[in-house]
Amino acid sequence: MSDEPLVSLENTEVHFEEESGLFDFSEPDVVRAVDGVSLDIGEQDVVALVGESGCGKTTLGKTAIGLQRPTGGSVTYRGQDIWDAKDNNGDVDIPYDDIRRSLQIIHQDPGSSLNPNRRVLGTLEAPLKKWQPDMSSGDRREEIVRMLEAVGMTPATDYAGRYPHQLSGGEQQRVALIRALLMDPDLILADEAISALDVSLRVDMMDLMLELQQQFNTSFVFVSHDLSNARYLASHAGGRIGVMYLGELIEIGPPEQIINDPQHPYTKVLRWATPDLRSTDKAEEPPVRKIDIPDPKNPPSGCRFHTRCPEAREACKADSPASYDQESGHRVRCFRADDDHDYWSSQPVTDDEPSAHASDATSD
Ligand SMILES: Nc1ncnc2c1ncn2[C@@H]1O[C@H](COP(=O)(O)OP(=O)(O)OP(=O)(O)O)[C@@H](O)[C@H]1O
Repeated sequence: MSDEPLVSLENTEVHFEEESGLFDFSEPDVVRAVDGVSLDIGEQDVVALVGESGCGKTTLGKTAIGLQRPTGGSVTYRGQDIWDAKDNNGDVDIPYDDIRRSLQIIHQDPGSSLNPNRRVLGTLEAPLKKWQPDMSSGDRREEIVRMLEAVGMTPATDYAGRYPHQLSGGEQQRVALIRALLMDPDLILADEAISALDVSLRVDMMDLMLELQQQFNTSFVFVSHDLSNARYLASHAGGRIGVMYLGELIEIGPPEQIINDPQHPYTKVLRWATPDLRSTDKAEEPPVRKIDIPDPKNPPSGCRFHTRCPEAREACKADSPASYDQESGHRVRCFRADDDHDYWSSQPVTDDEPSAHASDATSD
């Protein structure tokens, strides 16, 4: 078996230019949704991405599955640059259609991703007709019934005849999951796939996804607001938790290390903010100097967390930390991981002066 990752992001960035008004001739604002992210996703791998709203989790996930074109860096599938395949650029070893089929998504709100006028059978037949055109209609139906049974939707023939409005939210999400699995994908992006469900159904849905991940040997990227859900998914699958802050992947590693021994001060904030995980951290106030999240159009210079970080020193304002390797695939972007860094001899940041921002630092 090759050691080549299934999907590899190398220094990937996605910057969105915000539309300016018709008579607005000023430079458009740029949202740095993803900035300088490197990440390898392996076979049967599970990565749960967490972070505050707007930090770039969905954009990073969509970039990893080739739904979002990066504005910098690269994204490869089994060594093939996805966007070169799409543009037919150079020698293409894996056609774009094959890549698209292999990288699937399940959306947050299955209700809006299922056609309300199509019965479950029709919805599930479509991907099989497209990707396995030689399959007979009898075999197709058999496969669909088998999948409905696998996700606990029995009697399957009854469910196959229903419209989306005749299904609960959890059942709709299961249909969306089957639709993705019928493509025989290598990787599924589950974008907040459980947050629309009742709290009581979330663990069941997570268990089902974990079971199917094993059964179908599929890799998953889960996007979640909730660190305890991320922990559940990543620890049951032997995967990793990736923590994002203002477009950057600031820490990634095995769930128990991220939860019990977080190295990045921002990961400690997320843990503090997660009631289920608060037992290890009884502080009443969050471990930040400021609550406000900076504007992603004008992120702070240096380490993006320095404006809120209780550990920030002058060195953090100037340079963006590299990604430091810890044990067991644990990586962190914080100077505190480097015993020899100038950070240790620089002065703690005080809040008396306005903080520098990246755009200030880059403009003359
Ligand atoms: N198509 C787009 N055009 C312009 N800006 C965008 C676009 N998509 C996302 N953004 C911006 O990029 C940033 C990251 O968005 P993204 O949806 O990836 O974050 P997120 O962490 O998934 O957020 P949430 O948890 O709220 O879904 C946000 O500031 C968002 O407004």
